[in-house]
Amino acid sequence: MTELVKAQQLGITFGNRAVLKDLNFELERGSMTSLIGPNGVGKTTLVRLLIGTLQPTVGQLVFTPERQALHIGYVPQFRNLEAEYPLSIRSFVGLNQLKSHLPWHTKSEKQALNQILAQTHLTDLQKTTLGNASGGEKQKAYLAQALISKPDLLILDESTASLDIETKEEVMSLVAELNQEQGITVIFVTHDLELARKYTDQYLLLKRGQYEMGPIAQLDPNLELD
Ligand SMILES: Nc1ncnc2c1ncn2[C@@H]1O[C@H](COP(=O)(O)OP(=O)(O)OP(=O)(O)O)[C@@H](O)[C@H]1O
Repeated sequence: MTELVKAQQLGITFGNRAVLKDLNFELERGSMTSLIGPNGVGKTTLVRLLIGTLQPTVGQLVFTPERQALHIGYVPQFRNLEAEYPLSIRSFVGLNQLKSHLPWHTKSEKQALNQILAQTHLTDLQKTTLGNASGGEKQKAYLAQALISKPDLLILDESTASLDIETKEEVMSLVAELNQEQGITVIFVTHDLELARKYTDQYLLLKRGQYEMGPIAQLDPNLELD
């Protein structure tokens, strides 16, 4: 396997507070990593560094190929959108597909959209408005939207938090399927160690001023995050 990203002496300081310090790790293409750690330790900060919306104070992230050539998909935490949200699941999933100069989808865009709706098991629900969809359906729609850009790296940022157990499992099974079938590299930011153990193959545990990485089977069974 080849590496997708390597952190070298990565650190970031806000004011005089070092949030991440001397972080060194590699993520292989096709790996599924749980990013875990107590509240406020810097998980979101690391995600923002990976996406490129924050710059490190020291060290660097080296992407292969370079970040500009990579597609990064992002699935946010579940938010219960208001019932009035007017877009259908299909339109929502296809939102970022539209070229700015063309207000309609091209034939190949439609085909890609159909394929992703099928992959995420949303074909039969595509006409439902997002506001009327269940929590799991909404999260699958966010996942499908992130998949439209054919991401090399998919970041699930607490995406299963506040879903019921059955729905968490459904979303994670789908992600595992995409990882297996398409080799998408996955980072799963979570406080749910049970899901992390079940669906990911390694962990990156941030502790204050330190970190630990390893195969998920070696994660301390007595670990408590908060
Ligand atoms: N832009 C910023 N400016 C100043 N401080 C920041 C900024 N972004 C994050 N922080 C601080 O950095 C620390 C880490 O925040 P971060 O959101 O990355 O933690 P987290 O591990 O994702 O927490 P949680 O599990 O609660 O989401 C926090 O103390 C936060 O207040």
